[in-house]
Amino acid sequence: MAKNTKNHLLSVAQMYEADQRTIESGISGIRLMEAAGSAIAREITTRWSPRKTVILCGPGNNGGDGFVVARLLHNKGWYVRILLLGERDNLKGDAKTNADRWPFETQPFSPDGIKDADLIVDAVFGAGLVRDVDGIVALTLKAAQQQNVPIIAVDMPSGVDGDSGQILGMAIQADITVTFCRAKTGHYLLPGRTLCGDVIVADIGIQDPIIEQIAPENTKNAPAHLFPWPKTEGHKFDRGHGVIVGGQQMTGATRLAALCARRVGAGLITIAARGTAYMVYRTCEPGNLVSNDNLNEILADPRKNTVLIGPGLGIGEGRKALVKDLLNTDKNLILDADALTMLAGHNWQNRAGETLLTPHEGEFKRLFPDITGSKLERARQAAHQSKATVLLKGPDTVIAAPDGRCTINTTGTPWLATAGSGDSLAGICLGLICQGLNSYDGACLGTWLHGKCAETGGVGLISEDISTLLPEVLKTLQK
Ligand SMILES: NC(=O)C1=CN([C@@H]2O[C@H](COP(=O)(O)OP(=O)(O)OC[C@H]3O[C@@H](n4cnc5c(N)ncnc54)[C@H](OP(=O)(O)O)[C@@H]3O)[C@@H](O)[C@H]2O)[C@@H](O)CC1
Ligand SMILES: [K+]
Repeated sequence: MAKNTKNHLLSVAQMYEADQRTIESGISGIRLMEAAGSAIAREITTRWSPRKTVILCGPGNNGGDGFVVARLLHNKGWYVRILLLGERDNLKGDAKTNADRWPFETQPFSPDGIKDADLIVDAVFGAGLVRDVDGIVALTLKAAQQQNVPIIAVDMPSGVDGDSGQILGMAIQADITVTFCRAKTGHYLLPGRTLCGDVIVADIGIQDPIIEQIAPENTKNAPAHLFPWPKTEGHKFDRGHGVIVGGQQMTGATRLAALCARRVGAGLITIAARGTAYMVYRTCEPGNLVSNDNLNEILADPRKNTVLIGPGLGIGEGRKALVKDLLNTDKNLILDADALTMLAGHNWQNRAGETLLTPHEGEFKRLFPDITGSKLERARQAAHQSKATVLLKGPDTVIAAPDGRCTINTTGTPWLATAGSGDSLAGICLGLICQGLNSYDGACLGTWLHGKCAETGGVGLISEDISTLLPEVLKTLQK
């Protein structure tokens, strides 16, 4: 049966491979370019009425797409001018063919060339961006930006690296970006995600089996089908028993995590509490189980399959030893916040249970100081090194599995940058993993749900809202 590959994200190299395999299968490059240009022209004409349009064409096939757009808009009666980077005579292949089909003059890149534009098409660089944007290109792109008119980027906003989403030199801010076949990782990693505006993925005739053969390791997540719906014949012990090592001072973190774990369906949540915090937990949410037994005794029950440690935990030698002891158990583990900080320099080994690490950037740097690269690559390397699933938090959260798979999460709002938000996310993951999801699926679904709660809550969201919003979000997943 054909796999659904729609949520796969391609690297730039994989996109070239898909193009190449398609051309070898008998669909010519010129046909692909015509389909690409047609898709862009269609997106423009469905949004805007005819207006003075300037198309910035680069020296490669991205520019070739620009020539197709120019011809198609001109045929519909639009006033179109082309600014071309480099000499027209130097164009090659499909770009040259389409330049030859444009019967009018082109003008060189210059800021003045933008002046009367009411709409701008950025067809300067796409997949072939290889070095910093500077000189006359940077000046012309800046002028385009200052013109304050809609900007439509072809494939990528020029200056954005298609793999990492990073800016090379400078980049243009687009209103919409039309890309082809599948989105690339750079469309969803910051700052690329912001610079793209709305991302539209157009079908240009590359068949799904080609994407299946390439087997991309990256996805944007749409994991709703993974949700572990309670079974009619089930009872609470079928729905997992999670344990949270309760913080002694910052008890709120544990309580938020417990609420979220229960909201996503965990059958039971036990808070392991010590000292005066024990009474705090006892007198709060009545649905939590609270125990001040020794943690080993609590975990002796094999039904308690998943442990979250870190939220509100604090730092200290005793606590560090506790975290290390837990790593030696066969329980599924979610390590967050202070638990991660105390594992700096840890010698990671394979474990019997699932392991999920949920660092933000600061914790990540402490844990993996030698790992560099794009956010995606850093998360992937960390997962490989730690043999754990790594959920690298941020507005473009990346989840990486030790086997090389990665997901870029696309849900959420800036309101999630608030105290307790990470504790809630850890709790959601705990609730899902204790119900039997593996750590990668639990982390992908958990992050997605967490973001959806923020989108549903809208402005003014605080972390206490997240657990209350979960039922509304879960309802949207029901068939
Ligand atoms: N393949 C297909 O079938 C299809 C491909 N399609 C389209 O093709 C696009 C990829 O085309 P591409 O490979 O020609 O790369 P592209 O983005 O045009 O740039 C290469 C040129 O830019 C130059 N250059 C780079 N960086 C620079 C800088 N900073 N400053 C200055 N110059 C710089 C670079 O120069 P060079 O390094 O060679 O000196 C080279 O001349 C893809 O994004 C999509 O839009 C669609 O039509 C669908 C079918
Ligand atoms: K572009």
